[in-house]
Amino acid sequence: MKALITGINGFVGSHLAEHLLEQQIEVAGTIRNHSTLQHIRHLLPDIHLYECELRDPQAVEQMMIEVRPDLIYHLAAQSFVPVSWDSPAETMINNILGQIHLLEAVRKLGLSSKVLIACSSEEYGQVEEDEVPVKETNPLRPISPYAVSKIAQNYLGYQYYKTFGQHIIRTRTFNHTGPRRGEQFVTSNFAKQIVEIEMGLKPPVLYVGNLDAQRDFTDVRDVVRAYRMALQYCEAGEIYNIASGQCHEIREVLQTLLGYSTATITIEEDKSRLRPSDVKVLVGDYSKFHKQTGWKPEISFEQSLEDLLRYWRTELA
Ligand SMILES: C[C@H]1O[C@H](OP(=O)(O)OP(=O)(O)OC[C@H]2O[C@@H](n3cnc4c(=O)[nH]c(N)nc43)[C@H](O)[C@@H]2O)[C@@H](O)[C@@H](O)C1=O
Repeated sequence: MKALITGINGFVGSHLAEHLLEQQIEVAGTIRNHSTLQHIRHLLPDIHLYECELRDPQAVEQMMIEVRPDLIYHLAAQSFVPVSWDSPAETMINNILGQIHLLEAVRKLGLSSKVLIACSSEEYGQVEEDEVPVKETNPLRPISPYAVSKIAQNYLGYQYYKTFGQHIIRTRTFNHTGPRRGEQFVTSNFAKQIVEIEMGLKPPVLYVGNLDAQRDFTDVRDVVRAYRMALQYCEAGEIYNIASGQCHEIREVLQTLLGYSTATITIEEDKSRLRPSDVKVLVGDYSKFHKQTGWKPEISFEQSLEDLLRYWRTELA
């Protein structure tokens, strides 16, 4: 069994590669030109790496001719919501075109690969109070260009399933965190700032954005287990929420992380971290996925944040 992970060097990609290798699945992955290999350096002897720009249809087709994967985990994307306001067109082109080229290559080569499309809870956008925890059937009311790009990825997946019968499964993953989380995302950003303060690398002021937002966090190691199970057990053409079902204010993320540190820290709002519009509350109902696969999260919110702090303490040592 051979798997292809697009964006294998990313946060989720690196954890998924580790998990699939543990399951004795052969792993290939794409990276972009000049990508950092930091998260996958330890895996290099065991994986096949392809430098492939997903925006380039010929490059994608050539890579697919070489790999001919049984399983495709399409993770590569511009995934930071604020960047999607600074560069909406880039976000659309990157997230939508890459997927079109991938699915077109599957079609042209006549492959029967099972494909997982990593969609996002951001698609739900403006969720009403009486709609939580949200089910897959909830209306989509996107309030960021990133959310719109993920809705396009989602419906392209649906369309290729319907039109060409491709074995496509879409997962709507809620926020996830854990070791190696990119430093721009809230959990990792706060954790890194705390460690920098502990180490005397910056003054004892921790900058924050909107602490009122509420999110549902799953540990990345639970998420990659869910992705593996999705292609093993889920039905083509369907969409599934992957979530913990628990809601935390961002203020609570901050307090939990601070609770693991003895440093004295002042909190300050940094206006540049506030967004033109921010989803107020996202908490997911993952019962459809649980019913299909038996999956449930195993790593607690607290454990995940503690592991993330430990990661930064090691990285910055
Ligand atoms: C499911 C979804 O999950 C992620 O998107 P996100 O929810 O935007 O993640 P985040 O960690 O950037 O923000 C979470 C919340 O935290 C608030 N917040 C406060 N203070 C800071 C702060 O200082 N930095 C950041 N980044 N956020 C802050 C911020 O305003 C927002 O309300 C991506 O994986 C995305 O790819 C995805 O699909």
